[in-house]
Amino acid sequence: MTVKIDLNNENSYEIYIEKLKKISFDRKVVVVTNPTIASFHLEYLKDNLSAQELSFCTIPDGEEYKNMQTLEQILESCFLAKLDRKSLLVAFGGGVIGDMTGFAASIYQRGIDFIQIPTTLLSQVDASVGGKTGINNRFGKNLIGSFHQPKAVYIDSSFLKTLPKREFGAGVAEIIKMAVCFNKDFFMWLENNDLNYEKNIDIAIQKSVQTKAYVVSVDEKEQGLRAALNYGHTFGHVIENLTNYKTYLHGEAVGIGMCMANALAVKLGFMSEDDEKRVEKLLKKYEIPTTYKIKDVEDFYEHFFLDKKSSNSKIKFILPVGIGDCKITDEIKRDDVIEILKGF
Ligand SMILES: NC(=O)c1ccc[n+]([C@@H]2O[C@H](COP(=O)([O-])OP(=O)(O)OC[C@H]3O[C@@H](n4cnc5c(N)ncnc54)[C@H](O)[C@@H]3O)[C@@H](O)[C@H]2O)c1
Ligand SMILES: O=C(O)C(=O)C[C@@H](O)[C@H](O)[C@H](O)COP(=O)(O)O
Ligand SMILES: [Zn+2]
Repeated sequence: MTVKIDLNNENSYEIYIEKLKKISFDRKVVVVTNPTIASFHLEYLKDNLSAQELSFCTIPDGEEYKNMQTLEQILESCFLAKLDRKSLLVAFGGGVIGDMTGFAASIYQRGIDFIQIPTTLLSQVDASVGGKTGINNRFGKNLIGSFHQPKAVYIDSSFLKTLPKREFGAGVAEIIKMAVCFNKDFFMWLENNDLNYEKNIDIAIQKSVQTKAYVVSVDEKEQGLRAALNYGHTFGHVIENLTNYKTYLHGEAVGIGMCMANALAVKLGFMSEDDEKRVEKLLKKYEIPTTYKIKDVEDFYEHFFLDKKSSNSKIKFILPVGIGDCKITDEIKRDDVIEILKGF
């Protein structure tokens, strides 16, 4: 299947959801990857990718390396490979590789092309699509970055064969996010069908990518609707930051964050307790964590102000309205948020 991101300009591109076919580039290419992915899949990639000159940049594995130092390593590789403005970067890995490679591509010689070949479930259903790129710093998550769309995305679910179960669950969390925010039928399908590497995964990838493609096509730079893709993230990013990006995978923190948002939505009457339980049950089925003991609720609240969606001392929350719809609001009272945080 091919899904188009239609941006009404020259940045539009195709997402190919199929077995990787041979791709060839008449330009210099640097592939960015890490040792884990390379050990499993680099030979397969080499069999399918050819270029005028092909080099590799291997960065350390882990969210804690999604930082300025690793970005410099990628840029250094670009210079050593003598990339010019017509050259191409290839992000070969999960969301960490994708976000950093995309950011490097957006600033190297003021911007060069890149493509995404995502290898985790999370990056196949979410991170590789839509052009958000960036790195973390001590103030928070993805606070330095750019919008830079890839030229194409190649999604081959056979990469998922080697993905650890916990990473698979983290990807399912972002799938559930799309369904809760935008598509009740998809949510019910998820309730009635098991997802694993061998079963139903291509359908889930297709549905998620179609959903995200629609959202990005109408709101590329997050001026409105796209903020809904941040459901669970307002809370999740704080959890990731407070735990130094080491305790929870991004998708796991988002899972907990969705439960926090749901609790707030129930308190404010946007969501029924029944629907809240349905979401929790689905998360638990994939062993995605749903609770996090907050040590200092006031401190947790203060971290919301570092969120990119906050402005003029107002925090933007994405709250589900039942299942299949959601509300983006900056009118939530501090006391209501504090109360639900204390309940966790
Ligand atoms: N740009 C966006 O729109 C967007 C969306 C969602 C998430 N993100 C970002 O994505 C990141 C999370 O991405 P992720 O969950 O892919 O994590 P990740 O990139 O850290 O990959 C998870 C782990 O799986 C390993 N791995 C990758 N492919 C594998 C495979 N096929 N087999 C075995 N192991 C494999 C990696 O080496 C890593 O250890 C976060 O930094 C998050 O902020 C970005
Ligand atoms: O593509 C988007 O838009 C998203 O919000 C997708 C999220 O899953 C992703 O984690 C994103 O990086 C979070 O947005 P951010 O702007 O807070 O970095
Ligand atoms: Zn996310």
